[in-house]
Amino acid sequence: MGASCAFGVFDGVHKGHQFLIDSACEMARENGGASVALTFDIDPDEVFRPDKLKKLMTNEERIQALSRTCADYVVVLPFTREFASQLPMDFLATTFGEEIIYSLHVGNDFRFGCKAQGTVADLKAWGDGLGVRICDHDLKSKYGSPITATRIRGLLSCGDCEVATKLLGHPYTFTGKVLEGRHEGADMGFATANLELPAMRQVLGEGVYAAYGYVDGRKYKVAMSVGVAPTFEDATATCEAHILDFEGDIYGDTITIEPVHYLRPMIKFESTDELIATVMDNIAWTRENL
Ligand SMILES: Cc1cc2nc3c(=O)[nH]c(=O)nc-3n(C[C@H](O)[C@H](O)[C@H](O)COP(=O)(O)O)c2cc1C
Ligand SMILES: Nc1ncnc2c1ncn2[C@@H]1O[C@H](COP(=O)(O)OP(=O)(O)OP(=O)(O)O)[C@@H](O)[C@H]1O
Repeated sequence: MGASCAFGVFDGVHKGHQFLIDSACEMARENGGASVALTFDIDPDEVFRPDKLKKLMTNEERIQALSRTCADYVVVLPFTREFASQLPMDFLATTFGEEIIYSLHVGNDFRFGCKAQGTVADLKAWGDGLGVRICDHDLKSKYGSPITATRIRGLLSCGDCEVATKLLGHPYTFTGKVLEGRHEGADMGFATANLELPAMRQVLGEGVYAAYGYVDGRKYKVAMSVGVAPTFEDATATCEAHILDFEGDIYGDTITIEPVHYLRPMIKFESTDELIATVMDNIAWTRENL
């Protein structure tokens, strides 16, 4: 029996993606075939619009998250400019070859092939010829509009971690390497881990947040700033995390941050004392409320 496949990029593996993959799994269960999450090794926008691209997950995180869904298999297609420039029917022939699948599940906005010319109507014409069921699903919505990765990125850029988490169906996290900072924080009474994040992963809007941090498999409360500190001309770090009740040398280590709540915008303080008092308040809020 042919497989039932859900097809897409799936950045974030959000609730809409989960619904689509669940639909493929349900059909596979009904007909006794396998279920497949079919995706690309990279985000097509990494090839076509790398400058503007922001991503909810790295490609490795995305494939790992897909492997935790109900799908029996995650099939990862290598995405190249050459592959993408094929006319829609050639794109499908290259993707599926001689493999006759049972069903293909996509959202009704799905586009594919050269300049995204291929539509659900093209998919249906292809499916009719081969006896493949094309299941084009209405996009799953929440709070009045469709759940999309673009919408979730927009929410995070405004600091709305709570609604983003609801649409994702799991917490939003990012992982970065700890770099040496200016060593000012410890003197001010709050040591910070300065995180290096590639531009593509800087989705979260500038501001101060209460968060959780995962260091060496342990979970801590974190008060963190996102954006270069405007008070100090020599500051360069784009994300600084004060890990509560943590002491230790973690330079060079990789830590994962789960932002939970936006506290305030970044401020250019007139004095260091004012900065310290405000940051201490943010740390106290995090301690009491997380
Ligand atoms: C919770 C928190 C809030 C912060 N808020 C601000 C801010 O509003 N304005 C600012 O200029 N820097 C802010 N910072 C950044 C600090 O100025 C910075 O961590 C400190 O100068 C130490 O920098 P260093 O790690 O490079 O030594 C904040 C840092 C934390 C942890
Ligand atoms: N809310 C949704 N409900 C059902 N299917 C969806 C939903 N959002 C996306 N899909 C489908 O999931 C697959 C993967 O889509 P894609 O990776 O483009 O997600 P997206 O969230 O729309 O991303 P972006 O906002 O970056 O375009 C496609 O078949 C798409 O049509």
